[in-house]
Amino acid sequence: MINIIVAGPRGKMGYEAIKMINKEENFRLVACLDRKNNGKTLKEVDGLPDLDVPIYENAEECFQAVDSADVLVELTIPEVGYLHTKTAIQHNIRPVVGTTGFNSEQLEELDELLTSKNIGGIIAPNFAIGAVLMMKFSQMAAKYLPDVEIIEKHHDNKLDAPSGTAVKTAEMIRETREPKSQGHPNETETITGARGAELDGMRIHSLRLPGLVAHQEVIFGGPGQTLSIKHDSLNRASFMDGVRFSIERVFEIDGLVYGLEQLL
Ligand SMILES: NC(=O)C1=CN([C@@H]2O[C@H](COP(=O)(O)OP(=O)(O)OC[C@H]3O[C@@H](n4cnc5c(N)ncnc54)[C@H](O)[C@@H]3O)[C@@H](O)[C@H]2O)C=CC1
Ligand SMILES: O=C(O)C1=N[C@H](C(=O)O)C[C@H](O)C1
Repeated sequence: MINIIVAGPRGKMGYEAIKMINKEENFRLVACLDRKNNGKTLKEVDGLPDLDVPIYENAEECFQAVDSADVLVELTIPEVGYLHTKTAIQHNIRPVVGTTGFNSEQLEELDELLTSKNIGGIIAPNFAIGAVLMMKFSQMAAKYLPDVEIIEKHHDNKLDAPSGTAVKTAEMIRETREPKSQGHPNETETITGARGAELDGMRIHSLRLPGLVAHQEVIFGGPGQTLSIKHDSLNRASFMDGVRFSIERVFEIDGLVYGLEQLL
């Protein structure tokens, strides 16, 4: 039995994760970390599943009180998610993190902390298998077609831009692509930002619109041709196989795994 704490139970992902955990025979939800509702149980909060699971607002207090916890599933916002993750590791609780927007210093610090505690942790910029394949295929294509731009499209409640998936895609592409700057050497922006964000010469464009869920297209260009590699998450259920897989696999690794492509 794996005892799990979910951070962000009232969020779109947190809610979906609780439903998934509740259906699995070998998973047990033992607590939730929320921004409010301290001292209540899930069933006492409108809109949450009818479960007798305690809610805490303070991570330290939660991890001390619920000493049976094995895994933290972190699905909140960047700053809070980082603190939750760090505190969990300090309590020997393995983190499975979907929250995006951590910077490279934070990732390094979490890796060191995990290693010092001899436990594993997973940070997955995208839990959807199709998205992981889209990133992997893009990494392969970039070896042959180094001119590439990334367009990511998300719902308009998203806090971080570019998306964690777009950043990870560019980082993976960087490993196979010959460094080059793209576009005309004398190009100028008549409106700042017109050419998008830049990572190692690649451009990333972020769209935010109501109605969208999570979508990304990686477009490569070569003489007389383009190649598009595209993934769409149509709902949050698309991420749950990856969350389930990560909860099980996190016991088999040491230190930080950043990206599910390393485990598949
Ligand atoms: N890795 C992946 O595959 C995916 C990652 N995400 C990421 O997961 C995170 C959550 O996404 P959504 O559920 O769509 O967002 P959401 O906005 O629906 O939920 C975020 C939740 O965090 C909660 N929260 C804020 N501060 C908190 C605190 N101090 N303590 C506890 N909870 C707190 C909010 O109350 C809210 O319920 C985002 O960072 C998003 O980028 C989202 C979808 C897939
Ligand atoms: O906020 C979201 O919704 C998503 N966030 C992740 C990201 O930043 O890449 C994963 C997915 O795209 C959905």
